[in-house]
Amino acid sequence: MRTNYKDDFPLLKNSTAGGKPLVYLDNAATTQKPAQVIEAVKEYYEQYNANPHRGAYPLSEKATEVYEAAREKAAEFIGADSPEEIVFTKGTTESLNLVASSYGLDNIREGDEILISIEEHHSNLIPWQAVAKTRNARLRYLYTDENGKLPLEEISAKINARTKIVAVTQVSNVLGIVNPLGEIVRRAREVGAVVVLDAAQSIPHMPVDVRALDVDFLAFSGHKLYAPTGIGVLYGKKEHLRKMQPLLFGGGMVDDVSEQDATFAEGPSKFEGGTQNVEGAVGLHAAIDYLEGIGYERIGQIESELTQYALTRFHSIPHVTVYGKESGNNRAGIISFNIDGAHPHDVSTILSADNVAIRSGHHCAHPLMRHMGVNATCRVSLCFYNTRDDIDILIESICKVREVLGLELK
Ligand SMILES: Cc1ncc(COP(=O)(O)O)c(CN[C@@H](CS)C(=O)O)c1O
Repeated sequence: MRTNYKDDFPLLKNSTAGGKPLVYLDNAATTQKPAQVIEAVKEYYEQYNANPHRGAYPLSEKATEVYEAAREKAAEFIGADSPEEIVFTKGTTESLNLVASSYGLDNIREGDEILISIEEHHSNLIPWQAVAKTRNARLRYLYTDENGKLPLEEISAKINARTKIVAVTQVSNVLGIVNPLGEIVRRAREVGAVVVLDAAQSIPHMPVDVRALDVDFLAFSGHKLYAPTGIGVLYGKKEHLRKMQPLLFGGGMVDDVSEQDATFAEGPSKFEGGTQNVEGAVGLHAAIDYLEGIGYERIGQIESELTQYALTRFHSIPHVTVYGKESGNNRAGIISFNIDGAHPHDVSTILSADNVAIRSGHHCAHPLMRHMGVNATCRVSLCFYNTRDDIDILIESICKVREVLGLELK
């Protein structure tokens, strides 16, 4: 059985610095792209680039065909009832802003409650702050416990008759822990609340089935899923999308336009004003094909084993704090840590001298940092193309940090 996928990724094959191979461990920020995706985009521009839905000539019809084929593929990938439930956006941020600005503003009234978690990325937090302020509604939080988990009692306590929207991440981009979505949805359904799921950090690592999850909306980004930047998906149940107002007005999203009014197209194109990112959609289609070729079972096996190996290695290093106590099989390969006496930015700079790429900072999760009692963390985020050698090089480099900073080692 294949254990090393780096050869599928040109950048990983060719990138060295000072004779050292790249150890890329910032996959939660963005993933590298397999040759299959790069070739698909290249072929699009070489053979059938045109503006989709606008030309009555073969090239435009082909561009339309591949754009809509990508929509069908995305629908199938997440188990949507139909491609009509798939809106292409720039990414998770745009998807979540669309839900908040359209569905949120239309359905939240004074005194209603919007419930999010303290783990939310700013793109699933600030839009809800804006809706709550505009509608004089209450924004409430589910707080993680000392282990970085959302306690079930916190979920049942915070979801009540006034809760109209529950918007949560399936996996935190800081802690990597998989949230108890089943319990959240069950409780939300009891009070008739709508569930918005941020799947940016879950869908690269685990199968997502919107019908099985029974969420009303789901958002993810192509670039975290081995596809190009600039393409993302908002899944929405048809009954919601049908009633929602578009955010961007322009070409391709209208039915009729008079001097003083406009009526809008049916289906997802209502939300896709302007010329769309066809190359991104083509790249997303190719990325999904690539992932399905490997299969989530194999991806999960590799990543769970590697995460557990990394956690074991981390726990052997003195002066290192790892945040989140879940083991490898209930967390995506995201590990946030700090080294006593070392600022995360210094740590990532020192690691980069060994050509090890990790992220340091607040990870667009200021409230979570405060809740954790830290200003910032270092973050390792691995995926199936990483290897044990990558982890060994990472740990060896981390073990040098305190010495480089002149801190005592014992
Ligand atoms: C849980 C979660 N939700 C939304 C987003 C936004 O995705 P965009 O593709 O940037 O729109 C992200 C992106 N997190 C990156 C960039 S801050 C990280 O390094 O963690 C995320 O992790």
